[in-house]
Amino acid sequence: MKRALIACGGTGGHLSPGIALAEELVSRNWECTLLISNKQVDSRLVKKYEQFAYEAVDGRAFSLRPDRLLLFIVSLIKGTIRCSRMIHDRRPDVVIGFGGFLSMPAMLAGFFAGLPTVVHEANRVAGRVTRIVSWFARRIYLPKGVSIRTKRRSRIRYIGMPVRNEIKSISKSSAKETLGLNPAQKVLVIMGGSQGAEALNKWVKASLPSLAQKEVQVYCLTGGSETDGSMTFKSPKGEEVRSIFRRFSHDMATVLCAADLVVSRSGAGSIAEMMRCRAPGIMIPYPFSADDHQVANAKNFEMLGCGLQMSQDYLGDLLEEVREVIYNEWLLQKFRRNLEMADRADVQGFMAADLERIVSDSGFGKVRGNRQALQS
Ligand SMILES: CC(=O)N[C@H]1[C@@H](OP(=O)(O)OP(=O)(O)OC[C@H]2O[C@@H](n3ccc(=O)[nH]c3=O)[C@H](O)[C@@H]2O)O[C@H](CO)[C@@H](O)[C@@H]1O
Repeated sequence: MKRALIACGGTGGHLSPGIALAEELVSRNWECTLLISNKQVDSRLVKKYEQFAYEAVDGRAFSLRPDRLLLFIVSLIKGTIRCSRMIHDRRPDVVIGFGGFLSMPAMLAGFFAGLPTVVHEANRVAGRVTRIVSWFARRIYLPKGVSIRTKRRSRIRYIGMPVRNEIKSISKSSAKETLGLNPAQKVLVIMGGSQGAEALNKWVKASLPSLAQKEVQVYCLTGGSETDGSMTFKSPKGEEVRSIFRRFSHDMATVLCAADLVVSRSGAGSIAEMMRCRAPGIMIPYPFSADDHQVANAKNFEMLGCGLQMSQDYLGDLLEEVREVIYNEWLLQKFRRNLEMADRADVQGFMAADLERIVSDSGFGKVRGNRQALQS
């Protein structure tokens, strides 16, 4: 039996593809340990996936502020020591990093132990971890069209984002009913990635009466610690129009399939799942994402014809945009067709087959293998 250590915690955008890959590897008789953080977002998401082994590690994001840089270095050293012990105890055949602050110590520990290490980049701009570990990683998975400065181009494979098995397209009307919404009315889903988006939550709360006027129901994933709740408005025709607020959903397929339109942050995980569920969207990039990667993600989504993008600076125009798009059946149909074409099926199947090859190729002597990999 082969074993994998998958470093994927810190945000839903890293954890979800890690879970998707673990699902595939386990179906191929691998044993997987997922390295996660102690953050609430990780514990929420893994609740449903008790079949995997988890190890929680503390970590800190990189920062150039001297006090934070020092804390980062200390936590990197501690994390690498912890991961080295884990590797000694669990004896994985490969270490996989999905970016974020937990990948670095795991990949370093894997490298020092002479194991093959691979890194997956989800975003349209390669993150810091991907750029750094690319000098020793045996494989670098990048989205098509994304480049990285490395002399070892032969190690790059262009693939999309692994999506969890449970994220599947289901009928819109039954999805609406499951959420407690009226299947005869439009549904606007608002979400801000795994931790919510305050700006989008505020926008939708202020827009509820205007949306209800047009008989648009709202399902908002608020993230954070707000309480769940719902509200009912009356439309000019006297119809009841519901708005539901939830902190977190454990059934994203139903939420996305119920949506006639989504207003969302442009995290790579949300985008991949919207493609899988054929949910068109207006993407509002998080304005402070590293290297503006959410802007690049949103631009690509729009370029593929899957929806639109809008800067958070123009939230004042969003209501008008939503009202126009959500009743434009021709446009929505076009978006849905493009979402279907953009959906990269079975990314985890490709990755798992590639990992099996990497592991069997490196079986001749792990430390020697890493030395050769560095020299090539
Ligand atoms: C603020 C920030 O920098 N966010 C980054 C983070 O995404 P972040 O975690 O914010 O968001 P993503 O959109 O990538 O993924 C969200 C994931 O959480 C799940 N989910 C979300 C809400 C919910 O109620 N239930 C639930 O299960 C979704 O199904 C999805 O799998 O990592 C992504 C992948 O590197 C990046 O593209 C994002 O830019």
